[in-house]
Amino acid sequence: MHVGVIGGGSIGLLVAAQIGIDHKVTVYVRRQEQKEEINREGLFFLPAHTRSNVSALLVSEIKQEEMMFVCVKQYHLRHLYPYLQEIRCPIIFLQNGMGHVGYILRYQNKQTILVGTCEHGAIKVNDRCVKQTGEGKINIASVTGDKLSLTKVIDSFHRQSFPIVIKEDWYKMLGEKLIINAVVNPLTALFQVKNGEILKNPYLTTLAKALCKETCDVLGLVDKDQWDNVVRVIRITKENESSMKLDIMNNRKSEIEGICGYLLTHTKVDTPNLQFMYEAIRALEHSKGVVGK
Ligand SMILES: NC(=O)C1=CN([C@@H]2O[C@H](COP(=O)(O)OP(=O)(O)OC[C@H]3O[C@@H](n4cnc5c(N)ncnc54)[C@H](OP(=O)(O)O)[C@@H]3O)[C@@H](O)[C@H]2O)C=CC1
Ligand SMILES: CC(C)(CO)C(=O)C(=O)O
Repeated sequence: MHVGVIGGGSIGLLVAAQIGIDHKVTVYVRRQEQKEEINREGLFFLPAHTRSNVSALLVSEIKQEEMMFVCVKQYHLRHLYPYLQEIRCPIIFLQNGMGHVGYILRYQNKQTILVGTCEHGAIKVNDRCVKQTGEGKINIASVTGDKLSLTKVIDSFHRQSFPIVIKEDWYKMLGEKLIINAVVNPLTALFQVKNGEILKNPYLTTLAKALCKETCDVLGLVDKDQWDNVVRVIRITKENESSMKLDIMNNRKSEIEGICGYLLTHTKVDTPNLQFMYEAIRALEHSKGVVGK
C-alpha cells in the first residue's frame, strides 16, 4: 500500500520505520534538508539498527496516498489544513489532547477521519534516525466517514511488534489519554522529574489525584477507574521523561494549550489545580521566551 506520514518528528519517523517494513512509505516534512537526508541515507531505526527505504517529500508536494498518518503536534495542525483538504484517502490523526477534533471536523468534513493515541515512546535522534524508547500500541477509532477503513488499517498495519487496537468510542479513547497527559505531563514538567516520581513522592501523588479528579469532572468520566489507569501508565512509563518535561527542558513550546487549555475552556465546574498547572507551564514557557498559544 502507498502510505503517507506527515511530520518527520519522533512519532512520524517511528510510524514510517515500522510501516515501511511492508509498505511504500513517503514521509512529508517541512524542511528541504530533512527531505534530502532521508532520500539520500534512508531512515534508521534504533535500537534494532535497521534501515528502511522510505522516501521523503515536502508537505507542499503532497500527492495522493492510500492512507495518510498525521504525526505533527496539535498546534502544528492549523498550518496543514490547506494541504489536508486535498487528500482523498482516509486520514489518521495521532495527536495528544482533544481540541484538534473540532477543528478537523470543521475543515475535513468530506473525508474519512480516524484518530489515534500512541502508547509507544519515541525520540528523534536526528532528521533520519529515530529511537523507540517504549513499546506500547496504537489505539485507533473512527470519527467520521467510512468505518471499513478501520478494518483496512488493522489488516494492513497490525503486527505483533507494532500492535494496533480498534476502539469503538473516539471520545472515550482520547479522553482517557487526555487524563493521563493532564496529570503526568504538567507535574513532571514543573518539578522536572521522571514519570515514576509521581507515585514515589506522596505530595506529588496528592496533586496527581486532584488533577485526575478535576479532569474526570470536566470530561464526565469516572474518577476511580481513571485514577487506576493513570497509576497503571505511570508504572509502565516510570523511567520516561514526559514529552512536556522534555519540551520545557529544551526551551520548546509544550502542548499545555491542547491539554490543560482545552479542559479549562470546556468546563463550568471549578478546576483550581488544572488552572494552576496551566498558568505554571505557561509561565515556564514565557520565562524561556516561548511565545504564542
Ligand atoms: N514522542 C512520543 O514519545 C509521543 C508523542 N505523542 C504525541 O504525538 C504527537 C507528535 O509528537 P512528536 O512526534 O513527539 O513531536 P515532534 O516535535 O518530535 O515532531 C513533530 C514534527 O512535526 C513536524 N512539522 C511541524 N509542522 C509541520 C508542517 N507544517 N509540515 C510538515 N511537518 C511539520 C516538525 O518538523 P520540524 O522538525 O521541521 O520542526 C517535527 O518533525 C504529539 O501530539 C505528541 O504529544 C504521543 C505519545 C508519545
Ligand atoms: C504517556 C506519557 C505521559 C508518557 O510519558 C505521554 O504521553 C507523554 O509523555 O506525552
